[in-house]
Amino acid sequence: KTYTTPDKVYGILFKDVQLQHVFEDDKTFADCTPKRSPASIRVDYERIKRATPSSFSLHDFVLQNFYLPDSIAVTAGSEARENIVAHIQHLWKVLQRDPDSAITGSSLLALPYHYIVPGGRFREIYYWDSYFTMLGLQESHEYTLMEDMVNNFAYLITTYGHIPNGNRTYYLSRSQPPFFSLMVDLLAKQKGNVVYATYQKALQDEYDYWMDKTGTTQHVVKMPNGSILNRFYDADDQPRQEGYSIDYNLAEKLPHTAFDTALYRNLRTGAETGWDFSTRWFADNRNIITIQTTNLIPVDLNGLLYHLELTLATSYQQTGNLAKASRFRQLALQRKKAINTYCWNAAKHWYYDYNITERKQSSQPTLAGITPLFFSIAPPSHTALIAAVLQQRFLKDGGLVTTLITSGQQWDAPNGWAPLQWMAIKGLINYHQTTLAHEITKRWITLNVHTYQQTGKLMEKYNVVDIHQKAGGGEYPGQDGFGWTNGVLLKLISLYGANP
Ligand SMILES: OC[C@H]1O[C@H](O[C@H]2O[C@H](CO)[C@@H](O)[C@H](O)[C@H]2O)[C@H](O)[C@@H](O)[C@@H]1O
Repeated sequence: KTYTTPDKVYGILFKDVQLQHVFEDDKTFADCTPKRSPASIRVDYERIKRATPSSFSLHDFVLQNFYLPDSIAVTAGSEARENIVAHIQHLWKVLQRDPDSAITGSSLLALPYHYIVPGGRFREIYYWDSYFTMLGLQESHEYTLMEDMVNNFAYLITTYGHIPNGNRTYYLSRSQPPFFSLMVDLLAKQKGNVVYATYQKALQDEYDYWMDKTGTTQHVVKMPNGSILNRFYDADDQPRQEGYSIDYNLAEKLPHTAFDTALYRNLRTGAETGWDFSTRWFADNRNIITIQTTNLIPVDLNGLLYHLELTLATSYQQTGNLAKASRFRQLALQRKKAINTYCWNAAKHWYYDYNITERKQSSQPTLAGITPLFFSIAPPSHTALIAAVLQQRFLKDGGLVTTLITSGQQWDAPNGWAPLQWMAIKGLINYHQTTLAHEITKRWITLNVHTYQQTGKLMEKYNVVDIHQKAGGGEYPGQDGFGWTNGVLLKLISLYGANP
């Protein structure tokens, strides 16, 4: 399928709107829908601007020619604040989208089935968010909706060759943490093992995208010992359209001679990791200008691909292709070995990302280091050591902190995020570390419920260090809604109750 991004559709108008800050948030114009043909808007823009240079208002021109996107905000009234579970069940309806019809000039990629969006400025489906949202849909018995979401992702793979960051044309140059195989697992709990055959082609195509079967995605890295691991890599090296002025202005800070479009690619790739942004990706652990995402082998990404390999083995076993099943089991084993070779740090008792340029582990411990427990990659002998680091360094009053550095970026201290709490809690449960799993759950649920009772909102992220402060940082104000927070909370409440 062919597609055109907003910068191509609107040309100089797009650049002018973004760099003149017609809207506070660059994502607003990227999500606008034209009131008439994009070509005629472009022509008129050039003409009117030239004819009336002194009285021309770009702001008015945009309002005359575009419908602005909605922002989804819901504040529960005082009665609803008594029952957070009932409120989340209600929110599924607010966050649900019907199948789309394509609109000329809009950046939305039309999806054929219903789906849930995160909320706030995030008015489209997001790849990795959806897995955590589905954990809650399952608890709410919304099985058809779960299946619809999986079918949308299978459709995106068939149509575009991969699952983009979200269903926007400007998200097509990258993916996001590949949770599709975990979604299939979740669906199998409802529909039985037949789903491994149903989605076999989609799983294989997703794998081929990440393993660069077309020779264009550059996600694959040959490690010094010859083993294969993966990295994130956005295909484009221009400013992100949804953060155009931010990326452009960041690059402007560099002396002309030091600028390289690799900066833009690394920013975009940062968005592909889902951790946009975090000092995890910064060479100096502080400043975004040193971002080097493509140099890193992320431990969590490789855990996800290990899971995808095992899921493909299950799928081929199911359909009687025993040779392929055995091949994928072997690939998974090789990946597990490589993760333990390159990412485990025996002195620090933690899993780290690996820097391929420096040929050594990254210096910064992050909460991604817990994911080998979630994917059952760590040998049991590491468990107590990892749990001790988690408890001593990452456990805060409101749950687990993302990194140990307070940087002003949203995927750093003092913020905690629902997907990471879940992966840590489930990882600990996998390895029978139930006391710590319970303690994290207790702190996280208490913070979510307390914030909800105070504000009527479920937030995208939380300040887990100072539980009386709002989460901040990053390039947009804190959003509420919120898909993955709701999903993880319902799942945790189903395991531990609302007052654990
Ligand atoms: O507009 C800035 C960035 O926003 C998204 O990232 C954040 O929200 C997503 C939806 O909840 C979430 O998946 C991601 O982990 C968050 O950091 C978007 O995914 C980015 O591509 C975008 O540049």
